[in-house]
Amino acid sequence: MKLGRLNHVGVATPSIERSVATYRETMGAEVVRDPFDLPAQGVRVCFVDTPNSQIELIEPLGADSPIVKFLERNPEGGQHHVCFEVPDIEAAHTWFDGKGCRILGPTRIGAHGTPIFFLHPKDMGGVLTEIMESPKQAH
Ligand SMILES: CC[C@H](C(=O)O)C(=O)SCCNC(=O)CCNC(=O)[C@H](O)C(C)(C)COP(=O)(O)OP(=O)(O)OC[C@H]1O[C@@H](n2cnc3c(N)ncnc32)[C@H](O)[C@@H]1OP(=O)(O)O
Ligand SMILES: [Co+2]
Repeated sequence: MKLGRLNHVGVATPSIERSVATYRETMGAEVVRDPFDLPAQGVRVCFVDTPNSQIELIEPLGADSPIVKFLERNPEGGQHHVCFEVPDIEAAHTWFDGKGCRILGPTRIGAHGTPIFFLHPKDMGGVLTEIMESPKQAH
């Protein structure tokens, strides 16, 4: 399995609007894309571009959002997960399964429109880890 680039760092926030203001005013982020809802994943998402990766701001969408408990523990929000790209999500799934890592839920389409899955933080040194298939290169 070939580990690819760090695609994004997921940051949970109680307010995407407030976090965007911080990235604009304190961090000097120029291009902050419009937020969008991912109902199937229970989050509202806003990407902040950096030169070599992204910050993925995520806000709970619905009472059963997977980040509700995280925000109960961290009311101001905080670093939630990291996401690495792989060339082939199925091969990666087989790889991590073979390594005995707990894979959380089914492989599904993530915020970049490609298949993703999550690895349990307890199997990843305390870091919730998202594995994402790299977007296909436009020809
Ligand atoms: C997919 C769209 C988008 C994208 O990029 O495409 C996203 O990234 S959306 C991101 C939101 N979705 C998810 O996070 C889905 C996967 N997450 C889960 O299934 C849960 O959040 C889970 C299982 C990681 C945690 O569940 P819960 O919040 O209910 O907490 P638990 O009490 O079950 O936690 C067990 C144990 O893990 C520790 N924990 C929880 N969250 C994290 C975290 N983000 N980072 C590190 N550790 C975490 C928690 O403290 C518990 O540890 P313990 O020592 O037992 O207290
Ligand atoms: Co993510």
